[in-house]
Amino acid sequence: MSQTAPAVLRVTERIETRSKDSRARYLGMIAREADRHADRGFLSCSNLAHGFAAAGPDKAAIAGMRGPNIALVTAYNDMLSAHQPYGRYPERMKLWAREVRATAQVAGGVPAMCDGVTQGFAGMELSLFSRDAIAMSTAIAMSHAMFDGMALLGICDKIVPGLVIGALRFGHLPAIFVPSGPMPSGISNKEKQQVRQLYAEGKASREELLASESASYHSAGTCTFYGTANSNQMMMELMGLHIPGAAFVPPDTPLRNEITRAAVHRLAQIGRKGHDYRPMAQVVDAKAIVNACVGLLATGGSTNHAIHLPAMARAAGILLDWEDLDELSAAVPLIARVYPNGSGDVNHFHAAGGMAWVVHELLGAGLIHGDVLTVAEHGMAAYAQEPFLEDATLAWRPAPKTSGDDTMLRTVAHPFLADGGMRLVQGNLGRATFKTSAVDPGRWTIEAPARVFDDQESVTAAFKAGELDRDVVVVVRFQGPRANGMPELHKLTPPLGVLQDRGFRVALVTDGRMSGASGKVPAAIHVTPEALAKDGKPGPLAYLRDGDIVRLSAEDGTLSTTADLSARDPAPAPVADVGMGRELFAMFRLGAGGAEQGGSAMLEAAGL
Ligand SMILES: O=C(O)[C@H](O)[C@@H](O)[C@H](O)[C@H](O)COP(=O)(O)O
Ligand code: SF4
Repeated sequence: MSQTAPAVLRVTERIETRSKDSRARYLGMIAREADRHADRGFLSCSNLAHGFAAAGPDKAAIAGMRGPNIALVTAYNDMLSAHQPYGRYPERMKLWAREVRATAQVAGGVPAMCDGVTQGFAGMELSLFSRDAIAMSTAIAMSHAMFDGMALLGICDKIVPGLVIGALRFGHLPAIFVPSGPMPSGISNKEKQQVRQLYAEGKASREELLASESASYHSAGTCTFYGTANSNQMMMELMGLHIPGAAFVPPDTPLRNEITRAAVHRLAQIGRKGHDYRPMAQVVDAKAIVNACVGLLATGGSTNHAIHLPAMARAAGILLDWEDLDELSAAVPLIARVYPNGSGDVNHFHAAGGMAWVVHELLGAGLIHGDVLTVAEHGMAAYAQEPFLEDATLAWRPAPKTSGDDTMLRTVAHPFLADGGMRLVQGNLGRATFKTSAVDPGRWTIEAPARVFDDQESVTAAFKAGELDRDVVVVVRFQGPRANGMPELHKLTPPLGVLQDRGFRVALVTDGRMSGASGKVPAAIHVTPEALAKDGKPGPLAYLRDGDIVRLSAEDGTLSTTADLSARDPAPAPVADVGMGRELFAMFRLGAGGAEQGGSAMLEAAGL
C-alpha cells in the first residue's frame, strides 16, 4: 500500500480541523448515549415486557439478556424493485441470529420512495425530503433502545443516506448495511436511451416506449445503471459499512444469502457484548467520509451525493464542502465507466472486477485511507477482496490481477480520465456541481444565450415547439430545496440529448437536481444560493433573462453570465404547489439549508 496521496491527506486534515468542535460534540453525545441507553438496563420491566411481548421463541433470550439483540431497520416495500427482496429477510435473519446466541427484531420500517416511479411529476418534489423522513423514522425505530446493533436494510437513493443519518445518532451501536443486489441485466441502456429519444421526437409510440422500459426494468433487484442507489452501495464499501463485497452480488443467490447471514453474525461480534466492539460513530469518521468521496469520484458516481455526503457527514459531526470534493476530484482519476458513464451496467462492472478492483487500485495508489476502522476485521484491505462460496462456505479472494474489461475498469496508472467524475463550477450565478464523467470532454465548456424557465414542463413544451433548436443554455430555476423540494429534472435528458445530437451546443443550469443516471448533457446543477429568496434576497438565477449569455465550464470552473444583473428586478417566485402530499412538507422547505450543506431543515434545526 502506498503512502496516502498529498491531496487526500490535505483535504482530510482540513476537514478534521474544520470539524474539531462539531466532532467533539458528536462523540461526547455518543459517549453519554452509551452510558445511559445501552444494554437495556435502564428500561423498566414494563418497557421490556412490551418490547419482547411478541418475540415468540426469542422472548426468553431477550428477557434474560442472553446475547445481543439486533435491530432490523427495514425499508421494505414493493414499489422499489431493489427493496422488494427485503420482504423475506427478517425471518431468515432471526434464524441466523439464533445461530450465534443472538436475537433479532424488526425495530421499525422506514419509508422508501422510488425516484424512477416519481421521476418527472409532483411526487419527485417529496424525494429529497424523504431522506430526512427516513432518518427520523430510523430514530423512531431505534428509540425503543432494546438493541445492541443495527442491521440497515436499505439500498436506494435517499434511503441509504437517511439510514446513515438516523443510525449515526445511535452511533454507540454497531451498524451494518445489508443490500439485496442488482437485478439481472435487461436490454442495454443505450437501447433504452435510443427509444426514449425517438419517443421525445414523436418517432416511437407509447407502447414501444413501455415495452423498452419494461425490458430494462424487469424484475426484483436494484436497477442496473450506476445511479444514486448503486453509488450508495459503492460508498458503503468505501466507508466500511458492508460485509466486504456485498455491494453487487445478485439477489436471492446462495452467495447473497451467506453474505446476509455473515452480516447478522458479525453484528453479534462487534456490539458492546461482543469481543470486537466497533460502534458506528468510530467507523464513520473524516477518513471514512473522504474514502466515500474518492470512491464516488473514481467511479463517476451520482451527483446526488454532492448533497447527501455533506448531510451524512454532519450527522457524525463532520463538515464537508464542495471545495473538498473539487480538490479531491482534481487528484482522483476516473477508473470505472459504468452506464451512464459507459455502456456496461453494474452487473458487467461486478463481473469485470467490481468493488474489489476499485478498492485495490485506490488503496495501492494511496488515494483512500487504509488505516480505518470498518465493520470487517481487517480494515479497508478486506474490501479489496471479493466474496465467493468455497464448499458452500463464505470466503474471500483477492481482486483479479487484470481488469476483466478495460472498457469498464482501468488502473489508476492508466485511467479513463485524469480528473474525477465531478467538479465545482462557480461565478456570478452561484456555485454548482458539474458531473464531467458522463459528458464528452469537448462539451465541458459551453457558452450560449440562455432560455430561462421556472419549471421543467415549460422546457418540454418549448422543445416540442422547436424553440430550442439552437446553441442554448437552458436555465430551470425555482427548483431548489426551499422552492419546491429540489426535484430531479431527469426527464429533460432525452429532449436535451436530441438537441445535442442535432449538433447544437446545449447545457442545463438549474438549482434543482439531476438523476444519478443522468448523462451526456453538460449540466451545472444544485446552483447555490437557489433562486428563491432567503431573508428577502433572491439567488442570482432569479435575475436571469432570455438571451443573457451564460458560460459554464468544468475546465476553468466557471458558472457566470456577461449580463449586468445588478440593476434588474428578480423574477417573481412561483407559488408552491399543493397536492401529492407536498403541502405536508412545507416545514421541510421552510427551513431547508443550502444544497452544499445537504439541503436539510432537520439538520439545520438540530444545529448539526
Ligand atoms: O439518482 C438516481 O439514480 C435516479 O433518481 C434513479 O434512481 C431514478 O430512478 C432514475 O430516474 C432512473 O433512470 P430512468 O428514469 O432513466 O429510468
Ligand atoms: S434504483 Fe432508482 S429506479 Fe431503481 S428501484 Fe431504486 S429508486 Fe427505484
